[in-house]
Amino acid sequence: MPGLFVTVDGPGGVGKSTLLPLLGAALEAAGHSVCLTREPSGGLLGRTARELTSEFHGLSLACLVAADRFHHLVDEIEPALSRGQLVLCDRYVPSSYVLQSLDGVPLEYVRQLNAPARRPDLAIILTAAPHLLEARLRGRGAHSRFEHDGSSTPEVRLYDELATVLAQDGFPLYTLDTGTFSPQAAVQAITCHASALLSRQQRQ
Ligand SMILES: Nc1ncnc2c1ncn2[C@@H]1O[C@H](COP(=O)(O)OP(=O)(O)O)[C@@H](O)[C@H]1O
Ligand SMILES: Cc1cn([C@H]2C[C@H](O)[C@@H](COP(=O)(O)OP(=O)(O)O)O2)c(=O)[nH]c1=O
Repeated sequence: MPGLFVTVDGPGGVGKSTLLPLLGAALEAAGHSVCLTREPSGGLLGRTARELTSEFHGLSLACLVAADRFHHLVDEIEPALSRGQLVLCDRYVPSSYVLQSLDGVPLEYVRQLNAPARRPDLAIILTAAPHLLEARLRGRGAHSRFEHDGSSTPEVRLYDELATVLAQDGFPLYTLDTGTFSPQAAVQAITCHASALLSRQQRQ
């Protein structure tokens, strides 16, 4: 039996970095072997993308994060899934649909570029009201040029608008509003939603 591939995307400040370690720990405590990872990855291409997002724009960033993704799949994600692990990935293809669109890359190009990327068993999209995200980002500080312009509205709107396209492209979406859930309550809601998937993995 292959493992399970669960991805978490959403706008800056929505709580991905906060939630993932908590979700990973809860799943480990429930007996799953969890491989916690993120994109851009810790590999050479991923580190370049993360550190130099201000240098790379449009098509070059789209191709850089996609190249990192294909290497990440072969190098880390697929081997972990073959070992039967539950891979929990902070950002994946949905982030590319949104961020590369915000960066002026035509959506059709981003879809084609990412078409060969493995589809997750569950694609969690975190969302929250833009004013809440803006307040959180003011408190935490921006991590990239995508978070610097002060308005979260375009990013939140794009995740919303692209949900239908993502579902058509094979992403089984589950959307959760972190404006109304504490990180602990979000972990509970996700594990409850994914219980059928998770018990499939535990039977291995
Ligand atoms: N569910 C939540 N409710 C309230 N605040 C949260 C929640 N999740 C995260 N935060 C806070 O919001 C800020 C941004 O969260 P972070 O995890 O860094 O977001 P992301 O990784 O999605 O950019 C942090 O200060 C964090 O403490
Ligand atoms: C995964 C992904 C990341 N990125 C970029 C956006 C960010 O500038 C950068 C790092 O992602 P981000 O998760 O925002 O960084 P942090 O973990 O520090 O909060 O990578 C894309 O442009 N497209 C993608 O598909």
